[in-house]
Amino acid sequence: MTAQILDGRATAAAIKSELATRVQALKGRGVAPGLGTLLVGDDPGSQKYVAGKHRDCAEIGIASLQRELPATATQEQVEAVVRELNEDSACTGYIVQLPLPRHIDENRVLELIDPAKDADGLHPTNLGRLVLNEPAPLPCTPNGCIRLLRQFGVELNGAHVVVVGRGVTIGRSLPLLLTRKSENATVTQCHTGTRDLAGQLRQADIVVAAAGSPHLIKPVDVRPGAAVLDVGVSRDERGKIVGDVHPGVADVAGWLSPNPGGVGPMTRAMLLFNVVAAAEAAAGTGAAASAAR
Ligand SMILES: Nc1nc2c(c(=O)[nH]1)N[C@@H](CN(C=O)c1ccc(C(=O)N[C@@H](CCC(=O)O)C(=O)O)cc1)CN2
Repeated sequence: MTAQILDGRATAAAIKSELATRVQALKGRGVAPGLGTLLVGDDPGSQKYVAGKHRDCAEIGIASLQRELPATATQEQVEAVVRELNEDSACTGYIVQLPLPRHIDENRVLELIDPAKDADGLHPTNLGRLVLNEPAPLPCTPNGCIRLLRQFGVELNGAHVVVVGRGVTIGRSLPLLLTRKSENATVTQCHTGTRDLAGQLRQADIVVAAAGSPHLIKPVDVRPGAAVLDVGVSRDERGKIVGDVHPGVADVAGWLSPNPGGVGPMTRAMLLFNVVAAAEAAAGTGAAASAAR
């Protein structure tokens, strides 16, 4: 069997084209959406992701505000930029690129973001709204995973999804999205404390690998015909991406997201989606709030 490729680049391009139309409509009403980013430090991966986010904005007509601080920045300096973005009316939504340097208290920074400008859906208020089934911006990578599966007709209703990983940007919130009535999946969350990971994986209709552990998921772990999303990113000595999924899984799985080219571009598209939806909601376009769910 050769898995069908879940093409995140093509899917993201279609979403961006639809968002470009919505941005033009907003501008016609005098509303100019603007995405802010705060990057602390010089991690090459993070630099690349942030640059990609600004390229996307330019492509669909969203203004960009780029803020950068050195890796030696203090907690106070980081918080000062967050407060500045909260106040800046040209910035309608923003993100703090993660991870932050180890000496920075990441949670304190996330909690300082104005929930109305939280383009990542990672502020505790917005994560709480997600738990309560209230409208909220959805975390970008989990939402991107679901949009990608839906685009290729992978059935979520009643599916058993095994999520590997418990990080803040994916693992912790993806089960919340998957178990909503609209998705209706059953989720098992695995992590480094899971006793029999292979046994869990073999039960899955859908595997989401977000552990950041190179080639953790082997062909023998995957039930033939299952869908596999490779979300984890590690880098080899030359800086090339190595995913969580062994290449041999393509011969067993029914669907497979490539890495790069799968969930990464979807993460960026979902960020743009959140920025446009927030601008629409602020402009009083009711459809945006429900579309964000
Ligand atoms: N504040 C946030 N920080 C981080 C998030 C997040 O959602 N919010 N997620 C990840 C990184 N990330 C987004 O910021 C991200 C990851 C990957 C891509 C992407 O387009 N990847 C390309 C490959 C790019 C390359 O060659 O390196 C792909 O997969 O094709 C975009 C964004 C952690 N931090």
